[in-house]
Amino acid sequence: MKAIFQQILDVAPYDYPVHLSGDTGTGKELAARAIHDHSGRKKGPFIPVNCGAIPEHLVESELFGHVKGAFSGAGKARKGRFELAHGGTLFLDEVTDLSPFIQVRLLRVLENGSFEKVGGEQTVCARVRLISAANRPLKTEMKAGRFRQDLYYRINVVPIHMPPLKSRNGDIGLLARHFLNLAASRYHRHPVMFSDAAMAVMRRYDWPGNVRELQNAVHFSFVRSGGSRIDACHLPPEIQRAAAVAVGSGKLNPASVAEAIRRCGGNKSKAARHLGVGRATLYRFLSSCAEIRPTP
Ligand SMILES: Nc1ncnc2c1ncn2[C@@H]1O[C@H](COP(=O)(O)OP(=O)(O)OP(=O)(O)O)[C@@H](O)[C@H]1O
Repeated sequence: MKAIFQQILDVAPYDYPVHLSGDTGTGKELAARAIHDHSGRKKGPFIPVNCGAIPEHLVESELFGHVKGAFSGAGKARKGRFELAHGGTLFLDEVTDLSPFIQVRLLRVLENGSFEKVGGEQTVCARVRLISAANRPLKTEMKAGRFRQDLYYRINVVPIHMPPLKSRNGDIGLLARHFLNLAASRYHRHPVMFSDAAMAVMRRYDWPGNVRELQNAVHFSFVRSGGSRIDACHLPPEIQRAAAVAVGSGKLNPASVAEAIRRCGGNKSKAARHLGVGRATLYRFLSSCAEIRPTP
């Protein structure tokens, strides 16, 4: 996370277009907002647009606005997102979902800084910093002919890749604790902790939904634990199941593990040695058998 944040700080003061790539939930929108907040435009608007969520026939007027009577239903003139972002930052999320027609219009705006509203003849100027993002790799889309090459080079001036959460294992604990602290302070609870077993399970899990999924899992566990210490059994069942499948060594059973931990005075590293397994294996086992509560 620190490496990404440094890239954000480096690029923020310049007006160059930034393209954020990365899977869903990796924090692309958060990064776009951080770039805006650290830029000279921070007092201006930050306008996010999810290009994939707007019905195709409305994208043009959504981005560029329309004049009164431009099409049926256009009862009054409306500003588009480009105009609304004047003096600030326009964040085009899922930019690869834009149709070829809109790609051409976008290219023209980026070249001239001006455009016409749908149905209008007057040229509108908008001084906007563009940040775009996409889950699908832009280059692949360009090579497949779905994304214009000239537009690719226009928007991909400074690329920043947001890696999947599972590839930055150290961030899992930091983020989980961060979300838990936020939840505890929001609901006026004492600071809450994760047990070692819960943490071990979270570190083993793949997080296909990335940071968003982790955030949801923390909220779920916070609710299930009643705001007290979060153990593996409080984590969402699919995460516990994934960890249990991963253990699968067959060497351990709850009774022998509880006994070993008791004999080792609660020291799990010693208990793991005692059982002849690695510490990580023991933690994985504990996470899948959260009911083990060895008596001292
Ligand atoms: N480093 C981080 N610190 C705190 N919260 C984070 C971090 N990264 C992501 N999040 C949180 O995770 C959630 C998902 O982030 P975001 O919406 O920015 O992802 P995204 O990559 O834009 O997702 P999508 O591609 O699905 O739109 C948000 O609630 C965001 O606040």
